[in-house]
Amino acid sequence: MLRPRPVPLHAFARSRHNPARRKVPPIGKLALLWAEYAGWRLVRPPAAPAPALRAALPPLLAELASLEDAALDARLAGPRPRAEQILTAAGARPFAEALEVVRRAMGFALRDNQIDCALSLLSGDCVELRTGEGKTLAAGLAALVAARAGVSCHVVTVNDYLARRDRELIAPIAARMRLSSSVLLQELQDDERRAAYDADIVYGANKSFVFDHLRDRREAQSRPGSIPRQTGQAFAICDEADSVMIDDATVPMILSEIVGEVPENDLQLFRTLDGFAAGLEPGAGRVRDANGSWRLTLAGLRALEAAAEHWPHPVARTDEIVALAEKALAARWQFRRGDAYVLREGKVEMIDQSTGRLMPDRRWEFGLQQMVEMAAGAEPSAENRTVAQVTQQSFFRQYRLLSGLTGTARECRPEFWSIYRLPVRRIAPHAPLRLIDQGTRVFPRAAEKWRHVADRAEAMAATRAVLIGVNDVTETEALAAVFAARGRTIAVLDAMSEADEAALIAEAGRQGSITLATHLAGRGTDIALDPEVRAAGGLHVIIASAMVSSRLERQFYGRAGRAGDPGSYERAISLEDRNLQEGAQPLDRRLLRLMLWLPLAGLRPWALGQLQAGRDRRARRLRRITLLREQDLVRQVGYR
Ligand SMILES: Nc1ncnc2c1ncn2[C@@H]1O[C@H](COP(=O)(O)OP(=O)(O)OP(=O)(O)O)[C@@H](O)[C@H]1O
Repeated sequence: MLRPRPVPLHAFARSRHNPARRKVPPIGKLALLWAEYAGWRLVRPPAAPAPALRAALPPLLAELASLEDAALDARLAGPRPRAEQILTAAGARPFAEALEVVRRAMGFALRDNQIDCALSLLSGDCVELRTGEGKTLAAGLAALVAARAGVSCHVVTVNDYLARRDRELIAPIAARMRLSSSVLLQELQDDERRAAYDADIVYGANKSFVFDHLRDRREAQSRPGSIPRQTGQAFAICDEADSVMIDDATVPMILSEIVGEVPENDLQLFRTLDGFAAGLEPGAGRVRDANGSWRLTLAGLRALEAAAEHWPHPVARTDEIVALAEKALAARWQFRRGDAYVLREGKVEMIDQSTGRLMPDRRWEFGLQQMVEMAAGAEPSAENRTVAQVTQQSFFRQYRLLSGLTGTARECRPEFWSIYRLPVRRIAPHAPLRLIDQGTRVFPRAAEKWRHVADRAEAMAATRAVLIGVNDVTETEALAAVFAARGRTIAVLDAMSEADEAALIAEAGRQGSITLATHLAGRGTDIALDPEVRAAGGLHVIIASAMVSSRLERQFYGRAGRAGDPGSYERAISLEDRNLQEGAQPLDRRLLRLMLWLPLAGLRPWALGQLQAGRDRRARRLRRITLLREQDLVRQVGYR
């Protein structure tokens, strides 16, 4: 049974102004490659969206500003605009009313570039607006305007902390406009989730939306007639769009169910394979492929063949054994504790690779999960099987109208266009950037680098606040140990510190504070600075480990120099950094060694950029393959 949709989608979809009529792109290898090429070259039509609406705004805003609160409320209680009017001159009045409500709630008016941003979102664009320019309110404004016209809106972000924070900001404004808002948090029960989806504006992390969609699909198959959680997919605004729609799109989202205990035979086999994988030498028995996954070499395959002859238990087909052996390699050598998972109360808990947060109810596929547990020294858990799966790409392509916003979109232009038909529109910041790049230092050994980072952080924290960015929990632990040895307490923001995240961020702008964060935990955070920190030069960011892409770096140092504040950043990397060691091509490694000796310090960021660009290209290929594979599956078995 379908739940009634609170959205007059037919009206929206028929509108002449509705960009949702833009065709969803076809999926096929050539089509994707061609569209990626077109995406690189794509220059968004220079005209700003909805010129008639913009022109009508100033007198309307002046008139509304002079109204008493009660008179404004009376206007808000009046008839609602129709969906097809949103971007026309007739939409100017409701747009101006939303702006006025925001102004009265926040105590400041939204800037022109935020208005541009909201209009672009309503036009179905992907907006690039520099970090700290106030995208949260711009997205909120677009959602309010759409919801007032009866188009329910999903505001998607990367984690529960940001979803809750953004919803708290918008909730009173929405309430005054007689609109309901909700937030989907991981801990909500099914009934609460259904209620949340009934709201006009729903905030949530991308995983929440995708997994609810999978659960609905699963239930529609297993219990026909069950009531779905999601009411429909009308309009989505993806905040941190590159993280949600690109970085997270490398692997499909999989919903699995527990089937029962793992048979003893299988367990024995997993144990044997784990032992086998543990004994393989890198380079000899196993090598990394272009995607960074471990594969058996010819010598490794021979060793597997020879070993299998002596195994006491029945062995499955050769190709299955090879696939399982490579899973064992991944479990032993690829998924590391602190990076891919943590061990809590004897249980393996996965770390979400895109948000850096723990996912206690998520598991790897059968075999891999148990071998990771064995490699981590935990008890192997029960057997699970995949019941539904979807890629992020297919999920978001289902929205009638999709838009995105982020501080870092330009590198992803080809994919935003080829997969989602989202043109990237760059909107200029309102104030010049006052962020100073203090250069890049390269160290041969990690230990030297950590010492340098701790020295710099302590020196800078004397007058300012310092934020240090690393990649994963292993690195936060390594650096925290250096500070602990010096008797210095620092705040740590990573997968393990979710509970007190808001409190840690509130302290991070104080003079003398040093905050250490994984780049994922730091994403989207807005650190309020004490006046004396601002006067002394603002927040100082140290990127203390090579990050996989220049986008992640920009996001991270974007915590400083926000909205015209002063700030500075520097990089300290070591040749032992995991991101430089793993997944780097031989040529890249040579370039790295060269980097250390280069007399021109200015060339170091360039060399690092080359390395990151190579990784980006490989990741893009992987995402294309993921999507094409899913299409093949749909074609072959009609299942999605
Ligand atoms: N028009 C405005 N006038 C003054 N301050 C504003 C305005 N709009 C937003 N702000 C403030 O600017 C700060 C940064 O806003 P916000 O976190 O939304 O930035 P952002 O662009 O989303 O950053 P990021 O890309 O890092 O997520 C907030 O403290 C917010 O209250």
